[in-house]
Amino acid sequence: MLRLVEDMTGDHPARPCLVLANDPDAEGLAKAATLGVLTAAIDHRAYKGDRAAFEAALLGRLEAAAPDILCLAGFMRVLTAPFVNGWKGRMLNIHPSLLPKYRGLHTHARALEAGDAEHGCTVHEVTAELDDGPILGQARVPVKAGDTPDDLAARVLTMEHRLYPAVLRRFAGNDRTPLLLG
Ligand SMILES: Nc1nc2c(c(=O)[nH]1)N[C@@H](CN(C=O)c1ccc(C(=O)N[C@@H](CCC(=O)O)C(=O)O)cc1)CN2
Ligand SMILES: NCC(=O)N[C@@H]1O[C@H](COP(=O)([O-])[O-])[C@@H](O)[C@H]1O
Repeated sequence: MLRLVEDMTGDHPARPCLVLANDPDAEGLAKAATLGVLTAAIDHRAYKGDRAAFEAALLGRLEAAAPDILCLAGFMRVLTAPFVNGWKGRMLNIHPSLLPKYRGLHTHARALEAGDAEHGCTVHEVTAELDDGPILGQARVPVKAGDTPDDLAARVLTMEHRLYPAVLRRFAGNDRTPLLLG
């Protein structure tokens, strides 16, 4: 997330208007504030599994900021179809695998368990179907002998921090040509 904020300067067609977290303790909130970006947090745990109520609170805060594009980064809640459909074509996510492989969670461990020679990350449009939207960019990294899930996550994260800003810069400029790195 911070790499997106840091990249939105100069001739970038977008500017950050709000960093909104579902965890009040998210480290990115304080760092985004030091970069001058408005921040807020709505703790999903306060809604005790009522996804519609949690998302209604998200929407209320988002309406005040009126963003053109939502960028999910480490947002670990599955969003309902009504919420997603309200942002159709305007919401992105970065997922730590080469989709369509390994939708969902624990992607690095799953790639290692499968014995994959390469792994990576994907930026995609968010749809109601989990990790299934149109792909806007991918970056590949090698899997190395002896890698642990944390080793692989760190190698992927380095590419995520390159891929997501580059894809957002294109997307905000109305260019949806898929970007391939690595
Ligand atoms: N409708 C959609 N919602 C979300 C999407 C999407 O494509 N469509 N992307 C995810 C991001 N994500 C993977 O990139 C992801 C996040 C969370 C989960 C998940 O299983 N969450 C559990 C809780 C897990 C936890 O709290 O640790 C849940 O919501 O019950 C899967 C994939 C964001 N949302
Ligand atoms: N399923 C969603 C998921 O696992 N998202 C992951 O959260 C991190 C956010 O990085 P950041 O805090 O540097 O933006 C990234 O590694 C991204 O793949």
